[in-house]
Amino acid sequence: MEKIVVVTGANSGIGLALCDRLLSEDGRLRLCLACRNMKRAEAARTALLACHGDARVDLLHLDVGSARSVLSAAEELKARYRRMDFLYLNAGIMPNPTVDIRAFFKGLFSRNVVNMFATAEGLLTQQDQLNSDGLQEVFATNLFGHFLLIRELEPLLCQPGHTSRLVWTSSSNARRSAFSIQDIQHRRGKEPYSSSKYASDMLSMALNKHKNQQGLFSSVICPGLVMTNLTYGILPSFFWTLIMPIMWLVGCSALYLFTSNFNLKPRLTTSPSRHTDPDFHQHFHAYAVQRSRGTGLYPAGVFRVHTSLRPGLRRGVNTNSCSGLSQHWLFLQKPESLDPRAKYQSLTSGLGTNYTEPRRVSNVCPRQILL
Ligand SMILES: NC(=O)C1=CN([C@@H]2O[C@H](COP(=O)(O)OP(=O)(O)OC[C@H]3O[C@@H](n4cnc5c(N)ncnc54)[C@H](OP(=O)(O)O)[C@@H]3O)[C@@H](O)[C@H]2O)C=CC1
Ligand SMILES: CC(C)CCC[C@@H](C)[C@H]1CC[C@H]2C3=C(CC[C@]12C)[C@@]1(C)CCC(=O)C[C@@H]1CC3
Repeated sequence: MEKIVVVTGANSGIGLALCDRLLSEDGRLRLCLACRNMKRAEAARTALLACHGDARVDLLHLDVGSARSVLSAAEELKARYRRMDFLYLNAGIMPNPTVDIRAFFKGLFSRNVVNMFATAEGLLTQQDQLNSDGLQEVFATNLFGHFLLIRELEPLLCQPGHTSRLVWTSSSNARRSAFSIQDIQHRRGKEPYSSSKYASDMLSMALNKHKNQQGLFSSVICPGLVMTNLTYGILPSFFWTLIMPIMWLVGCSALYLFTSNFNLKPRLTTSPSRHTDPDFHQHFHAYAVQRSRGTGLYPAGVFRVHTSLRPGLRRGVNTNSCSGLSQHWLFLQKPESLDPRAKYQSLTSGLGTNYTEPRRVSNVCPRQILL
């Protein structure tokens, strides 16, 4: 039976890489790219079809940051499909990020250095704003929109005798201390991204508690640090190139030998693109770097860069880092074998092997959320 898979935020970065990986895995897949920008979605579809000629790739307009758009997208999905096997809740934003340079240098010489690089704790703040629904944009996009979508899609996701899966793209930046039940949308704080990712971890657990018996299973993944439009929004690409040696040093530090929660998989583009369409370039170069060579997904003139810095002593060319996506790993697992309270992390071993490992979600979850 063909699997029906929907990916939100599929037109770039991790979402697009996931789509490519899933199509390589299962040729009979019916994949739906749910994106807010149809021009970019169309370009992503064209790129995917150039690699997977006979794939079935549908497009759907979905702005997860708008309740209205979510409701109409859910109606459209219910009209198109009779069930849904996988729903990847991947779309996410980190608006106006600021790096605290002083905290960075202070952290660099502290015992917390590995944790700082792995989780960005104390380093990053964002400036949020209200969206047209009157909600904080970060929570609306990273959490509420996806939750509304799940609720609206229950007829497709909770079918008797069939299991369906939800997979949230969370983050190592998710932190309980950034979340407050008194300020659910993080209106008053400066770390809405961290807070929203923690809330999605909690929501996933709550969904497992309430929906497993109806055949719906939810998992949370953490992709590590991946060079995408989101990370290029934090620092420009040349800056990333500059700080790579620091990251490499941290990765090689002795601490890494004793802590296994450090995972940096930066991929960066160093060469300029000769492609003429800036939109195309912006949304494809981050993905193109992850492809091995000369496939149809390379826009002409975009040079692949393949610097893969791994903690654990190896610096080398990583031709298809996406094979380490934990979203893809989860696709291959039976839901009953998964831990409903775990966060599945993409990790790279000292020898350069990509693997996925479950970790307990940060701290114990607040009872209020799970009830
Ligand atoms: N890169 C990293 O190191 C990490 C990323 N993540 C998470 O991974 C996910 C993917 O991000 P990443 O690939 O890095 O970054 P990208 O910016 O490349 O991808 C984000 C995707 O989400 C889409 N999106 C944003 N807002 C909306 C919206 N309102 N409605 C629909 N789609 C939307 C974007 O579409 P558009 O092109 O229109 O903006 C884009 O396709 C995010 O949830 C992010 O938080 C987690 C940990 C680390
Ligand atoms: C010289 C300095 C300005 C260098 C600062 C380095 C930081 C920019 C990065 C160190 C750890 C990174 C990190 C992320 C962003 C960039 C760092 C803060 C994420 C928050 C990106 C998105 C995620 O979901 C998790 C990442 C954790 C690590």
